[in-house]
Amino acid sequence: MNVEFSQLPFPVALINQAFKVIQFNESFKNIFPNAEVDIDVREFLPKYDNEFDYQLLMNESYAEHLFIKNPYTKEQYILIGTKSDGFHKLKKELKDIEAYFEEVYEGLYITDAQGVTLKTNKAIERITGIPKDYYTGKNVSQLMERGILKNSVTQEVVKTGKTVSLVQKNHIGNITLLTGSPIKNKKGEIEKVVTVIRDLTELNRILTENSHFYHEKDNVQIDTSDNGVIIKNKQMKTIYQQARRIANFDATVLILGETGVGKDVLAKFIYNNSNRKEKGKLVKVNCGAIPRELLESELFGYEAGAFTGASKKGKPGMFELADKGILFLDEIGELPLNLQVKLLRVLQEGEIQKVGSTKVQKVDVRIIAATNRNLHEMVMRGEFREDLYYRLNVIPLYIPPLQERRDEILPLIHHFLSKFNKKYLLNKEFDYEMMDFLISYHWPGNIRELANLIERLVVTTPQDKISLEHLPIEYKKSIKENTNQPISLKDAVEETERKLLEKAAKKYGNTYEIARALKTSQPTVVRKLKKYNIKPKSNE
Ligand SMILES: Nc1ncnc2c1ncn2[C@@H]1O[C@H](COP(=O)(O)OP(=O)(O)OP(=O)(O)O)[C@@H](O)[C@H]1O
Repeated sequence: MNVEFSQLPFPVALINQAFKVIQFNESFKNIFPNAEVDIDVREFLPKYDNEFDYQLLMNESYAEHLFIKNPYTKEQYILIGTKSDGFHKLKKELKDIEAYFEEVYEGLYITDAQGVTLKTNKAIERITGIPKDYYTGKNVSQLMERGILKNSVTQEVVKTGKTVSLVQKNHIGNITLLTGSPIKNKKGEIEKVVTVIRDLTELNRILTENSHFYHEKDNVQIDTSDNGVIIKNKQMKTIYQQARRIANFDATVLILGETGVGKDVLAKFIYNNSNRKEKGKLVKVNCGAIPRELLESELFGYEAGAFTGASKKGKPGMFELADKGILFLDEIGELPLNLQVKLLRVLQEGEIQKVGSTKVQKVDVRIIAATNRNLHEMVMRGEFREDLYYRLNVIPLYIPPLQERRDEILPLIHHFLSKFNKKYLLNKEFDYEMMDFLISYHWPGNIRELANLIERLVVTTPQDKISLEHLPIEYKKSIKENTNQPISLKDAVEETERKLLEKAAKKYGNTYEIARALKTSQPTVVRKLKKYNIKPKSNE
């Protein structure tokens, strides 16, 4: 050993390219008493990696010595050891993170931007049945060639630069949900892709079994006993918490949201959680479904002999029926202007006047109104009274479309499948491609559409396993769109028709208005709505 080397107050060793120790000093020997010339340095430093010229090496027990490797001569490297206090802490943190990574229940899978697997955890073995080491160093395209993966989330993430989800059946038949996310550097380039793999069948079970605790933990007492309301999404929980808080104030609630998002369900929840439940009924009126001429007498009732054909005894209106309870005015945007004035009066004075009567009558009714239309814009266009709008909009609750709470899709699929299986005494299942479709579809008709499709599939599929081939034509089109396959003229026409009807059904409350807007006859509208399974409010 050179003089300079032996005198250095920290551990130093010289090695050659074959990892053999050439020289070392006292200090090195103190740390590694077994050190000998010609010994393979990897016996002491198992983390040794010859790929880089400059690197940190740790000794076997992750002890406090870090070794830095530098080129010394052309064929030799020098290893310089350093003691680090901070390293102890770092080492522990690293170990904690590693342990977490290893033990977490979901499968974790990290690749570089080229798709080469860098790291996986223990759960991968449970989910895929393949030892985790098998994956390391392999490219996802290799795994696809070998049939271990069907589609690659990683490749899709690299291609799109976005988080991507995918359901697939893996080679041992487990149905898994894969969610891949890009990890980008400061320049915005993808450096790694992290994929979380969940076993869907298992997840379904956990979600259903735990749904009760889920609510309790968050302090939302959601009465799911009678109608099986599924609330999993964070935003939805906040809405329901808010609804629960205001359930006993008599202020008017305005529930906003697209068709089929669960406005009725929320109105029922408010009623069920209010004291009014003990004293009065929840009465629902769909303002868009009742012909305009009849709406006034439906709402306010009529006196005996008020008009030709009226019952001799007269008839109580919905306000009277809801006395001491709650009147739920659905599709409030469809309320004609003359009735808007009357409603305003009830809200202000708490009084109603029956059709054909001169007397006013006190009622104690709380109003919950709902609409899928933009009332504010209607006010601007003069179609809705501004004073009534402000009177209704005391507590607005907005329910986001299913598209914006995709985490509820899976529990809802599970919920409806078991609900309709029970209802029809069947035992249907979805195969994984069907599951993939249901999870990734955009659901313009929201929860109602999801429920309707599942019911239809359960009832009409002869086999126990429901697969993509059983999908109604209008849905098949959406799959074709995704795979860029050509479609027939007939399919294209039907698709356009369906889209137009869907739009119109959202905008107009009844089939007469839809027919007028689409310049066709009302029977045609009824027939087509049936064909595409689009339900106008009046059919519910
Ligand atoms: N959170 C939920 N869990 C389970 N089922 C739900 C949930 N929300 C809605 N549904 C179901 O979805 C369907 C549509 O819901 P709902 O009638 O409340 O929607 P809506 O917004 O009132 O629709 P519209 O605007 O057409 O009146 C119903 O069958 C309802 O039971």
